[in-house]
Amino acid sequence: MTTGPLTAGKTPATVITGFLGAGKTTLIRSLLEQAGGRRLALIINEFGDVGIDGEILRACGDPTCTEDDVIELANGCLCCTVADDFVPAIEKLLARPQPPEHIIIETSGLALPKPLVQAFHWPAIKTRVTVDGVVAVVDAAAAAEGRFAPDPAALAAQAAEAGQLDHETPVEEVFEDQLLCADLIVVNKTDLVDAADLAKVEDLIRAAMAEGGTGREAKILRASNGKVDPVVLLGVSAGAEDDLANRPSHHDEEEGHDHDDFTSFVVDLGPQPDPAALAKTLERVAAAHGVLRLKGFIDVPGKPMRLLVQGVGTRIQTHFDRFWKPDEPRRSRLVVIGETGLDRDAVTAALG
Ligand SMILES: Nc1nc2c(ncn2[C@@H]2O[C@H](COP(=O)(O)OP(=O)(O)OP(=O)(O)O)[C@@H](O)[C@H]2O)c(=O)[nH]1
Repeated sequence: MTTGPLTAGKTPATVITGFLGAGKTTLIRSLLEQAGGRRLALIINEFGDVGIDGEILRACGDPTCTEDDVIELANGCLCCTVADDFVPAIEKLLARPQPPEHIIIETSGLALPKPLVQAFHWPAIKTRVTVDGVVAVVDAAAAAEGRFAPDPAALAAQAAEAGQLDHETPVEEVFEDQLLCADLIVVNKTDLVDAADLAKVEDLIRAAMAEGGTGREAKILRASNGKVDPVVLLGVSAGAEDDLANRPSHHDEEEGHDHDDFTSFVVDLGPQPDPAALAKTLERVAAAHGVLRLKGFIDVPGKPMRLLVQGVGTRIQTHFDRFWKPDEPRRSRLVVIGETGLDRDAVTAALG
């Protein structure tokens, strides 16, 4: 993998962004499987105070990925906790006897990547790490369903008129901020869409980037289950921290930002004897309440393994991911994420 003159000698870091459930963790897992002995370290940030992604990655059983290689920064937004959490985490990785050759940072699905890229100007890390590239993962199925923009044709028409889009939803804003900061866009879940929908999604991405005023062509890769060539993904050499002017954000005028648009909570469910019935209930509750994301582990009595539950919108997937450890409580807990106003009591009652 090459390094440009500005980035020579620095440890490359890749920021993986993308809306809730797009497939960031899945893509990272695929990268780990293809690491080929390259020492990768992961920093994982999640919205909500129970870390699930770190757990999923640790359960992958890949010998190149040890406990120490995964640092979880749960409960908060990486870009807002730079001094307290993020910079020390990077310093800790660099101080290891065998420092990583490449650092992968998974942002939460609701994070705005630009403030995180800005953080690479902090004196403690500026001379030692560079942002090799920002990768935005897009859920092709969700995008084709219109979750992130009303309609590509309408968006393109507004882009032609040049000017800010009015009346955007918080979801649309986050989605666009992530695209506008990206060097590479991975259109994931191509297995769930047909050719026409895939073309529609790529048009939507190009229109959003043009409207946002990046002045850059979107480099788009297609993937299913996050399978992309690691040489392409980790060899961008963008030096993104020195290219912030080309990465416009809806929040450029703000001093920091808040996350009042979204909310998250944890529901304790108790043992669940029937995974199929549970999946049906989750689908119904997600549809009824507009839940954006559900994830967690479930205790199925009589089963030695824990059930991983993943919900993205109303699409629910479950599988047994690993054996319960002898010293861990068999608990059934789900993290629920939605827009502010999501009725916590009603969702909890419906699931309880
Ligand atoms: N059909 C299909 N499912 C996928 C694909 N990639 C990921 N998934 C599923 O989508 C769900 C969410 O994937 P994750 O990798 O956890 O998504 P994420 O972006 O890390 O999620 P957050 O961290 O919560 O934002 C899981 O159930 C995955 O198995 C894909 O290409 N096709």
